Amino acid sequence: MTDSSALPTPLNLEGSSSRASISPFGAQVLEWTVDSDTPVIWMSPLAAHDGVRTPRGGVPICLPWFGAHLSDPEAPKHGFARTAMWTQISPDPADKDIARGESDSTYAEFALAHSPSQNSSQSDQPVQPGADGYFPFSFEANLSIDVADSLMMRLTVTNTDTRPFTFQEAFHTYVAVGDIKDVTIEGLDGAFYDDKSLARDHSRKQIGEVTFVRYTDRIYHSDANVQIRDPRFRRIVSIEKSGSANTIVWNPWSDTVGQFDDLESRAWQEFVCVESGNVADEAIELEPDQSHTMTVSIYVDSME
Ligand SMILES: O=P(O)(O)OC[C@H]1O[C@H](O)[C@H](O)[C@@H](O)[C@@H]1O
Repeated sequence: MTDSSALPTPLNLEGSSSRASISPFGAQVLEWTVDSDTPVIWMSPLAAHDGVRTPRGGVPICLPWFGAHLSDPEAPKHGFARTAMWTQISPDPADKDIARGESDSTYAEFALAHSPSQNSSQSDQPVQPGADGYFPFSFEANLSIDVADSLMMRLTVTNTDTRPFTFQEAFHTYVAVGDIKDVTIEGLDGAFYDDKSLARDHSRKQIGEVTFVRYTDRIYHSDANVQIRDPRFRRIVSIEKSGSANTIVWNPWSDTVGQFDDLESRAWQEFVCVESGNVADEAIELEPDQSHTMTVSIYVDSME
């Protein structure tokens, strides 16, 4: 187990009307709070900050696959990027001052380079266990974050291998809500989705807004922006995105919350995961030297 005291301190960014905190471990946004002290991004009080597990909350990055690995049940769920140490590019860790972007925004950049071992990079070799073997292709990932009155996250993945590969990705965003039973999500009307809460995957069509009455785990095939309406907190959280063909919606509800030892028994009422990504059949194929960028901006407005 990694000694948590050896973990680099999270980077704090102060925008014009919001503040964020980002950890190099997984390049994970741990906090984003606008104006008031009610966080927009939720973090579990039981989250592990031990440099081993992904802290339960914030914005973990799922990469280079989402959910279970396609062929290896031993591989870590949601890929290895969320438990890898990323390199802080900007602001320069040697500089004491936080780098300031245009206007009042504050900017940070992290990078992750993945190179498989000699053996596993040979296409005629069997895939070996371990991160190299789970994904035997070289790639570079770059995350940039801009904090102003919105939280902007941009993830670029570049194929640095000599062969094409296919990958999946998601910003696994935990949105804090007043009470999940009152929350609705707009923007997905008419979209088809795979219902992962059922024993066998079922394809369904969303009619109207998304509401919550039970355990929910859905992959929407939709590149549309979404709005999370939260009457209890009297706010609308908008997620605007590009380069993302899916929105994943997850809430464990009381039925499954007990499966997570880093969630309090009532925690399911306080968050909804609204994740932007490219997963399942919408996985991205990259030729050598080719890049793909997914951008997500999150805004908060008061409800009338
Ligand atoms: O516990 P984790 O590995 O972080 O996954 C938490 C959740 O992530 C996504 O939303 C998936 O769609 C869910 O099936 C999964 O339960």
